[in-house]
Amino acid sequence: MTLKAGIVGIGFIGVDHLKRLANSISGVEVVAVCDNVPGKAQKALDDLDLKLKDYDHFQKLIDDPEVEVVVITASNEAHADIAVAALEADKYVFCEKPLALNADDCQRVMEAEQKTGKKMLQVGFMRRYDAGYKRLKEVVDNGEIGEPLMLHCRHYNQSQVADYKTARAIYETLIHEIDVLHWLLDDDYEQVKVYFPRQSSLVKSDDGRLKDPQVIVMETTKGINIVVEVFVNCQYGYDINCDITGETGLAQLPNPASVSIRKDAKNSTDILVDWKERFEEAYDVEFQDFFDRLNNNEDPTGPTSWDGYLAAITADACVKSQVSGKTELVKGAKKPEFYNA
Ligand SMILES: NC(=O)C1=CN([C@@H]2O[C@H](COP(=O)(O)OP(=O)(O)OC[C@H]3O[C@@H](n4cnc5c(N)ncnc54)[C@H](O)[C@@H]3O)[C@@H](O)[C@H]2O)C=CC1
Ligand SMILES: O=C1[C@H](O)[C@H](O)[C@@H](O)[C@H](O)[C@H]1O
Repeated sequence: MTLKAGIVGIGFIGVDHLKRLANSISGVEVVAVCDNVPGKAQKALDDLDLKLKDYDHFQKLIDDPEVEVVVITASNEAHADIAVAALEADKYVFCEKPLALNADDCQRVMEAEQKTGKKMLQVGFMRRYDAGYKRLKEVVDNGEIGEPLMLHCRHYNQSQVADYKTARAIYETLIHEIDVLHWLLDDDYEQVKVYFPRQSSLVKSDDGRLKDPQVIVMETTKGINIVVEVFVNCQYGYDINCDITGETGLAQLPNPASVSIRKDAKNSTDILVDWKERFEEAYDVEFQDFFDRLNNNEDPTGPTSWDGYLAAITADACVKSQVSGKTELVKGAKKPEFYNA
């Protein structure tokens, strides 16, 4: 079988996923795109020599009877409305992270999905499909380093867009660690605290108010302490680290393979510069799994709307701590039975 998909939001990752779904993923055919900036989607289609329907509003794409699956790669603030509209039209949804920018909007999506009576939505937390994170989860699940006690992570970007804001470092960037570590440790977050160390003088932002770097300390229900450094203008590359200290050992996320060159009295390896390359395989695996299951009439088994909600309530607590400077509790609703199945 082949499912027909429409993609809403043809920006950085929208173009990347358009190429992916059009050329690499089996069981899906992209039939429509949409971007609310006039001409933007058509330019991408022209660049990729694709002849697809191009809608100027997401509702028109959703209303297209040919579209069976809606892929949301629009800006963060648009996700919830597009997801709710797609679910109300009984269309499957793949929504890039974050599901929404706050818990209330995640609740709206969950309510719309539950009304359909079946799991219709997967959130694009692709690190769960990354080979390195999957191996880390195996190490923890198999007790290879004893019980995990504390984690030290880094989420470094070489640079960010000029309109990037301090809160986005939580909702858009740290959100990856929030989701993947909740999954990896099979644990929930109790409380968080955000620290602002000495700020880089090299940070460029349009309002001059971006605080960078940040250090976020998260404590889990099992008592595990997680320290995540988020530095979105680190200058040297895109560097993702995850060290897990257990009772009997230390497990570390592997760096992407890179040939080391010994030359001129130096030994050097490459560091990637952005997320597209670093998680290319994980994006492919998450999408293939998603479409394989739908084509086999199975529920998607990736991150659910509930996972999106859990990430949002944790992010909300982090943003609150950015302002209060205090430790903030992670508070949320009871998990609907619908998401236990
Ligand atoms: N999973 C991952 O590793 C990554 C996920 N993302 C997520 O993907 C989303 C897009 O990120 P980028 O591509 O970097 O942003 P972007 O700003 O380059 O692209 C977003 C596009 O959506 C369009 N758009 C915004 N509102 C719309 C609406 N209501 N209807 C139709 N089009 C609309 C914009 O015109 C823009 O072209 C974000 O939610 C981001 O968090 C982004 C990068 C990596
Ligand atoms: O989702 C992403 C990317 O995966 C990067 O890790 C982040 O740094 C970026 O801000 C975000 O959009």
